[in-house]
Amino acid sequence: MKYSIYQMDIFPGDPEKNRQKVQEWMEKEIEINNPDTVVLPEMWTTAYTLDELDKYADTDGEPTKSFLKDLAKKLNVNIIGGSVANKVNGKFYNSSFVFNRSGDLVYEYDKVHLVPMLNEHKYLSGGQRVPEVFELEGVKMGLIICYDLRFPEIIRTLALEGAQVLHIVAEWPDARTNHWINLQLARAIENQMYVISSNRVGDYDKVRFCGNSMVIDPWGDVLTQGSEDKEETLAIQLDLEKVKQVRKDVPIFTSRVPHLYKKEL
Ligand SMILES: O=C(O)CCC(=O)C(=O)O
Repeated sequence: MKYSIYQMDIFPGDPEKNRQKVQEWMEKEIEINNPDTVVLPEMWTTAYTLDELDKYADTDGEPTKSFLKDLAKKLNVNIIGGSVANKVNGKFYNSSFVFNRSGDLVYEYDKVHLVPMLNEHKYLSGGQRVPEVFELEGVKMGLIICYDLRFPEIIRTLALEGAQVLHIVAEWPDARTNHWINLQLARAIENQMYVISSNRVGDYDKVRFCGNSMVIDPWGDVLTQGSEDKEETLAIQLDLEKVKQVRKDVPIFTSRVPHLYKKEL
């Protein structure tokens, strides 16, 4: 499966301009690298304009859902749609949508873990369902949003349910770049899965975001990595046989002794 990952800068509070930018990037990317799947970052329509979400957020996933669905069909590409601010029944969520190349919505997820350091609790509601496995092109995969990366239990659950690829969509600040990089490596190694991330670059409201979007293989080798401050595209082809091989060489999933593990940690 061929991927193109967009490490983008985001116009704050200008969803129309960001949609135009994403559409132009995708059209160009199809011509240049012809990916099967593209990946966008977190909150890519608005950036972290949390105190103005009433003006800029989607309502019930629109217009983002229609926008991504049309692009997926028109360009014949699977879209891991980053995430967007989304108003549902009067509450704001940080929501992610995945479309396959036929334009079907195959997965949606609301970020479960809200970030105290960004005051997210003041503005957003946390999703009430942990991430679940979905499929694209017959491959089982998962998706988490930014701070979720710090909660290994939800990612382990995805791996136990058969996920071979984990996508992380993010706006991770550069104050904690070492956590961003090392936690991704840890998740890839401990779950023996591909980790694919799209993190924004640029800054907003005195916070600088750290880029370093990554593709890490199930052995923990970094296949490609973005810079810390430039917009760019990571284009890569995955070899899914590698997941099987690593799980055979170091068979952690058969070495587990779950009956000894506490259920509630
Ligand atoms: O966990 C962190 O350090 C950053 C998390 C974050 O920025 C986010 O979830 O948007």
